Amino acid sequence: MAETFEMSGVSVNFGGLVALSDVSLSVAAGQVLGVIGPNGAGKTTLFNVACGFVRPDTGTLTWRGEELRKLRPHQLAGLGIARSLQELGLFDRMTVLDNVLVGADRHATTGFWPALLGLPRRAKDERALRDRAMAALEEFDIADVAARYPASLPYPVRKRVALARALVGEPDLLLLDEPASGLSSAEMAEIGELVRGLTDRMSVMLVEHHMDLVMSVCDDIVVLDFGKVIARGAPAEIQADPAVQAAYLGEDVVTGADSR
Ligand SMILES: Nc1ncnc2c1ncn2[C@@H]1O[C@H](COP(=O)(O)OP(=O)(O)OP(=O)(O)O)[C@@H](O)[C@H]1O
Repeated sequence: MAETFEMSGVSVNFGGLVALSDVSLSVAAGQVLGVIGPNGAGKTTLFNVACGFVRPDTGTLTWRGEELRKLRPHQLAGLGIARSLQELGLFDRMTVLDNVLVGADRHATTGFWPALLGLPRRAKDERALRDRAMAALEEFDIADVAARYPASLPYPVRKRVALARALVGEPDLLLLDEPASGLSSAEMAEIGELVRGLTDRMSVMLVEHHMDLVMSVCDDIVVLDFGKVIARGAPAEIQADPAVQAAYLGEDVVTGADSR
């Protein structure tokens, strides 16, 4: 597993506003890279660039040594990249299991659209996919809600469903946008453990507000401020970095205890 995801010299302008300026970072195999920064620093824009939602004005994205030109969100799964968004994007009229099955389709011979339209797949495919989807639900301790509909479940459980859906396609890179938002400290710690447990199988890029989570889960952290990288390093280095402390001056640093 030697894959690396890299952004190099990425800049994004919205009209006259510079949202990202010459940002470079890389996620090594089996690593959790955190991206933090005060409000408006450019975290969401960076995540959107990594997902292909926003096309950078300059700079390149590279995955497994190949440049991703004109990346589009629907290409991610085929590349072995999964994403989990802050808005969970679960289908309310599908059961939890079916929601997760949608994510499993990277490995199906039939494909995403036929599955979504309810067209038949080969029985063997269907069984293997269901097994994998159930295994993902079990890994996240939510197998008991497989037959329920997302809208009937508490938010933290729906978050787990969204994560299970992202993971069931067995990605090599997982892009996570604010996985801790809306969670209590205890739930956040659990998500942190789940994310840590993924590193034997994949790399993770975590864009997150909550310092506690980032500090406890990430191997390496990139700090953005006004669209620029102002620091990068291990959690202890970042915590001790005067430039980071200055960037957060006057900000309410979000910790687990503050959430909810
Ligand atoms: N679609 C857009 N059009 C215009 N400006 C935008 C757009 N998206 C983001 N911005 C601006 O770009 C800058 C970076 O925003 P971004 O949402 O990426 O920061 P962030 O670090 O995610 O902030 P927060 O922590 O508050 O969510 C901000 O000044 C924001 O107002």
